[in-house]
Amino acid sequence: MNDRHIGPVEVSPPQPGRGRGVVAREDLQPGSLLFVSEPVGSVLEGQLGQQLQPQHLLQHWKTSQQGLSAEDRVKLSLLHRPSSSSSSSSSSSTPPPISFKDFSTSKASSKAKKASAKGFGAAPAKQAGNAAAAAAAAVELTDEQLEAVVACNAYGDDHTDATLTYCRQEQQRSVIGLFPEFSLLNHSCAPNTAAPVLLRDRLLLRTAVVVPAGQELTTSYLSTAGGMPRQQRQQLLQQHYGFVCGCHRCKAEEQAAPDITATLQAMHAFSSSIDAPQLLQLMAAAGDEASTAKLTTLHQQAGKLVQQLEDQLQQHVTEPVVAQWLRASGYDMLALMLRTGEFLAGVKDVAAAKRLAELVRVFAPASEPHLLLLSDSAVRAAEAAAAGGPAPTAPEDTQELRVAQLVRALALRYGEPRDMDLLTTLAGALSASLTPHWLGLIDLDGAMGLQQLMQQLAAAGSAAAGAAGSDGGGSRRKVEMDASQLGQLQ
Ligand SMILES: C[S@@+](CC[C@H](N)C(=O)[O-])C[C@H]1O[C@@H](n2cnc3c(N)ncnc32)[C@H](O)[C@@H]1O
Repeated sequence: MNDRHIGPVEVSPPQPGRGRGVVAREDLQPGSLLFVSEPVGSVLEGQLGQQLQPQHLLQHWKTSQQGLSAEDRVKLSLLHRPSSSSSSSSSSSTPPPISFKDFSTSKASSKAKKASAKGFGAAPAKQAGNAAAAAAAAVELTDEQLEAVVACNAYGDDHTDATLTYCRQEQQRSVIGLFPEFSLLNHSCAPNTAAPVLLRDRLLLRTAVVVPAGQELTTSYLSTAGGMPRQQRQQLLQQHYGFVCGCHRCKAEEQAAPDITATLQAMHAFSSSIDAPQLLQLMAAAGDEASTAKLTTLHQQAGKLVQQLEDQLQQHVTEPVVAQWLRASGYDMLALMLRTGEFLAGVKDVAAAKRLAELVRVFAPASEPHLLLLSDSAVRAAEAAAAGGPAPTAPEDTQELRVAQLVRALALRYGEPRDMDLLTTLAGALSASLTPHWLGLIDLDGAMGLQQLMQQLAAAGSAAAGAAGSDGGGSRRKVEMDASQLGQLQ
């Protein structure tokens, strides 16, 4: 597989209070590959579901055989920002300007050598005798600085991509690593890049929407917490990354009518009072009256708050995109309402998964939950049609469009496929590799629906792929390198 690759992006000059960021060098269509990033040192893998922390990665680097090379240390030093280091530093919080070229191994290596030639810095005792380490000492971070860099920049996931691991016939694992290009992206609660994908130990990032030249590319640091209200998101970002988010979703939420804020807070308090395992336990015990009564109460109360939010949105919010951002901040409650409703009624709500998918798309576009929910929605619709259910009334609820949306999200995540066979393989792997997800609310068990979905995907052919490319505007874009990488999955 190709090593490091830098696409049509560059590092922006540092701004006070925000530091550096990544910007588009040209107009970008959805699904454009921004870069393939190589990890500093190596990535650490753990058991599926394990919550690997930055300190585990540091420990791994210290104890693993290859450790950190001189070049790795140069790269890490470039990510160091004065404000995140020791309190003794009185320098401004604005980090120095850098470019992606600085992270190429040859550039880092020559920087390490130059530093060595100038005789800067003695090698730390623990690395004495190693010329490269001596060279790196010129840019050596203190332990405290190194910890700050890793805490702020490491990227981890408690499960590797289900579809890719399934296609590769590997076991899903947890993983943590530090990918320098990715770590230069600033945060937004409504990011314009797709959730990153780890393929072996490379991280791939793509755009999720049209991004004009010069616009900053953003990712979400919040994972599932992106579906929480602004107050909770701000607390987490402040606590873990030390900044106050001023993204467009946060601004819109800050300016929202007080009753909307109050409803979102009430929704958050209510949905946090029951977690996914507790909900599943209640459902498992549904035969008993107390559990059914509890589920009914949960459903009714959730329904009331969801309706209250809808009424308030209708009253105060005119822009559909703003309404969607605000709904996304009550994601957990909507999921709770839909799931309990389906369970109590004993029927699947065909539109429910799609509504959830549209909200996940706000804060984690082309993430696995997003794909799973889109897939779930298409499977449910196929099942309903097979059972002779009513035809969809709204044009956006046709199965053709559901499939097109799934194809689009697959293309954002895995790259535009060259042929439908590959797409069908990916979609099949997605469905076949389903395990209960962190949302705890996704359940794809309709084998018949799944089969139909596969057939539809294959039949949709270029029509569906065309719809995938045009959703979000603009023409389709070929990324040959992506296609060849994906080809290796087969
Ligand atoms: C992973 S780094 C991103 C790159 C960083 N800006 C730099 O110059 O190295 C995370 C840090 O960037 C800054 N940052 C990220 N997103 C931000 C945002 N939306 N607003 C302000 N600062 C942000 C914060 O200081 C945060 O701790």
